[in-house]
Amino acid sequence: MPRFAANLSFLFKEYPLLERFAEAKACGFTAVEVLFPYDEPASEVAQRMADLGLDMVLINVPPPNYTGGQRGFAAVPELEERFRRDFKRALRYAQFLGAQHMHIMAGKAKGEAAHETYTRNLAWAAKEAPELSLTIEPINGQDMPGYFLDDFDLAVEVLDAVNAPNLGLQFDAYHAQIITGDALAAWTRYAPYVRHIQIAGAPERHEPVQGLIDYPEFFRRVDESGYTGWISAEYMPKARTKDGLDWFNDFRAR
Ligand SMILES: O=C(O)C(=O)[C@H](O)CO
Ligand SMILES: [Mg+2]
Repeated sequence: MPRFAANLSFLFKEYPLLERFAEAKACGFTAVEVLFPYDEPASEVAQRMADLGLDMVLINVPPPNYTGGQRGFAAVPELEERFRRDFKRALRYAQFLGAQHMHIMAGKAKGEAAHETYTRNLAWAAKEAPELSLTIEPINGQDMPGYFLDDFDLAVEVLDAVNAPNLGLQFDAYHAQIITGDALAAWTRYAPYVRHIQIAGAPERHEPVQGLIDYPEFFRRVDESGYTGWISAEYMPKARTKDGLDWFNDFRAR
């Protein structure tokens, strides 16, 4: 049976971030992820989560966020100092919030130098945070033009090259569908590398009940694979978040 978490950077956006924790809990979620929690004092976020008994599944590197700015620096040549500084700050947040995973964003870059920089930075990060699970996530080039990690084979090549026990794949089924044309086949192929899953309908990125991905079958295959991690709902609700949670309530009722 899948375990679902709420991505509070996408869901419950009808409320300010700090109020989204209680809304998620009231709807039945016991775990959340926040891509960029850095605008709020970590102590405030930690307190809310403790009060509500919520687990933090994941945060992203880098802080503070990418509103109008960069999508990370891990693959950007000559910004290694910046990457390391951001990583250390994000790590302090992750430790304070008890985050299970930290997603390292690659940034906009291409070519051999970017590839080498990315591999080197990831190897450094994996050593810097041996207790934490680190992820990389292929993101489709339509949503993020120029983003370095826009392909699953590339991700796997990099993971094999770094070969660190605490670094793995973040499988976003929505991106997998857009990148490969078949999210289920991509799951079958890349599952051994996966340590975190995100979901949304494709191609519109709304609730995971419509569109091109057969989610009941996807969840069946994920269960069958023995995956026991979280599956985070990272979609743009069509209307109020609460009104689009039938997919989640159906699962809870089983
Ligand atoms: O965009 C996504 O799918 C993500 O999960 C990232 O964290 C970046 O926004
Ligand atoms: Mg994602």
